[in-house]
Amino acid sequence: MSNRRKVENDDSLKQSGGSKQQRFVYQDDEVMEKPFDWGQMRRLGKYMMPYRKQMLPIIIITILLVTLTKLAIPLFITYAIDHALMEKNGKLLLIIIASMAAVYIIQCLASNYRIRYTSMIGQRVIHDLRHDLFSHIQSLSFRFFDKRPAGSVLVRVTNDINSLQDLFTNGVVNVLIDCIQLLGIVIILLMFNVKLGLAIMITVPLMFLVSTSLRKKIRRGWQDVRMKQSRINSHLNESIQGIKVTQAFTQEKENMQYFNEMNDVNRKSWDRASRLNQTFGPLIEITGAIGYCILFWYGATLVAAGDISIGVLVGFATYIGHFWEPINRLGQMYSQLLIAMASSERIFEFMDEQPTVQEKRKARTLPPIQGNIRLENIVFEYEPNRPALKGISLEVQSGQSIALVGHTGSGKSTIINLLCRFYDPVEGRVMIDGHDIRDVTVQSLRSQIGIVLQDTFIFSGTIRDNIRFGRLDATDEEVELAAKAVHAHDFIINLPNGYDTEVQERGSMLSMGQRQLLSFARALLADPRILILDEATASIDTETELKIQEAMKTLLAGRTSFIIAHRLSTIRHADNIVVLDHGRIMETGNHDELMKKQGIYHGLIQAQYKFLNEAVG
Ligand SMILES: Nc1ncnc2c1ncn2[C@@H]1O[C@H](COP(=O)(O)OP(=O)(O)OP(=O)(O)O)[C@@H](O)[C@H]1O
Repeated sequence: MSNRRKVENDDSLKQSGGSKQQRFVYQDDEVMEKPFDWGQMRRLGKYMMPYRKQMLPIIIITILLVTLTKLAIPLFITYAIDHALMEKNGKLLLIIIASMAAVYIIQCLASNYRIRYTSMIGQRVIHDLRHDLFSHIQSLSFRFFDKRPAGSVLVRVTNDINSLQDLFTNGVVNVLIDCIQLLGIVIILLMFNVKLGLAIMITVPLMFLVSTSLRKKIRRGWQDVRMKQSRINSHLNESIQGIKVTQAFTQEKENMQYFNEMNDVNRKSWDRASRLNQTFGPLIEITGAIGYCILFWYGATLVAAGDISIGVLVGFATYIGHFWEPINRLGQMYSQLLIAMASSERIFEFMDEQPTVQEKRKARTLPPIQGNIRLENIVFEYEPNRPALKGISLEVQSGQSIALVGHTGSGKSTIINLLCRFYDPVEGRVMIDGHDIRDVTVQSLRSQIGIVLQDTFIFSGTIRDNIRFGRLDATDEEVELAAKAVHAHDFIINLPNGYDTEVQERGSMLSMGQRQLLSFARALLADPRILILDEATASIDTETELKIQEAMKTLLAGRTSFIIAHRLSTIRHADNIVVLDHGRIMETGNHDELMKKQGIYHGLIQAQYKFLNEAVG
């Protein structure tokens, strides 16, 4: 923790800030904007295509109505002054006022529909994009998740998609409206009077300069704030997840100090951005005021010379009021667009990621299996030139129970990963009932394999939902039968709402043992031909373990099973014990055969008894 010192210096944070995960999230968030990219815009635009026939005509009509009515109002004013007021024509004035009211009503209705339909399209586009991203992420292989911490994946599905939301719900349409409005105003002003029109437009480059240069600084300022906030969030996330370790090692003070430093940096960054922001309004107003000064000074001269009427002068003044607004908004929109570019690039980067475990185009459905497994000379590496398995060959008959034993890091879980095709071997192949598992669909393979992991994942929902995860069409009776078979029923009915008790996120209200019992019930319900128990009994107390052993007999009966257990007592009855070391099979045989051999397995058993005796003694 002491290396987390200089928070003020961003680079030091990049180099030393906390865990790998934190560092990754920071880097991921740091690219806040990207140059405009047509290719990316086209890709985003494709998401609007499905709605073009349904909604685009309404949007185009309402856009035209809104802009035309906006442009028409000052024309009415000009006409009213020059003709109704100057000529003291009360009837004409009334007609003009009534027409203006009608135009306002049309504008109001059109605007209402425009907003409703654009936000509807926007929401649908975002919905589809989020759907595609999530479904793609779900299809990606373990290798993808090995490289990316959950936090960074989460940021893309939430923050990056959200930052596109404004672009789709308002941005694109506002740009259109602003461009048409600007063009319309320029044409009308020039038609009124070319000289006065051009004189006023002298201020446009000035306004544009102020708007873009200052906006750039402001944008950077707020980006900095977001970056600092993202770091705080990252740190908070890590701190809350690791709160037990922090408290156990009494590191709260250190942690607080680090948090305070980050918090201060964030406040200073906010102050800077906010100060810049406050200068924007007055500067724009000054530039606008220069435009008005030119208008009234030069306009008055033209009125005096009889070149324009008073009505035209007032009309000019009204149009100028509408002139700065779209220029200003276009500048704002541009910043939004650059941020959206960065977000869409990150989203498409994930979408372009191909699963490393690919299904063949003509992959067959694996028929209901017997459970005969053959591993043929398997070589596998997670990272290049660091083999985790170095030529594993193994034959397993249907219904046999196989125990995988060996020191930590010897390759036990890796064998399971390959069996379920979470990864593909670099060399060799995995055969189930004579089918190479790369030739069959992933779904038909995995649906016939059940897994119980030590760190059982409990989803939010009820206990019943969690067991039913094994087979979604199981009846309530089947869920309860499965729970009874693995001795989970007793603890479940003692929960406040029995099977309908809501488990909190990741089942934090349940003990480790209870979570494992649930996952046993889940696996039993799925009724797979091949069952994998990865250190499944490590965190169950001895009494529960005895019950579980009994239930396991039912669970394993007639199935091919792989058991990884560090507690060697639990695998004593396995048909075949496979002893691994550094990615190689060193010994195979049943308990008695391996004990007689007095090799590695014998050594492991001796070591475990010695450890237990010393612990008891
Ligand atoms: N996702 C991964 N990325 C890179 N290397 C990995 C990954 N998973 C495992 N390894 C490495 O592969 C080797 C075998 O790991 P494996 O998880 O199969 O061991 P294990 O026998 O199951 O260990 P344990 O009993 O501790 O669970 C180890 O050296 C490990 O560091």
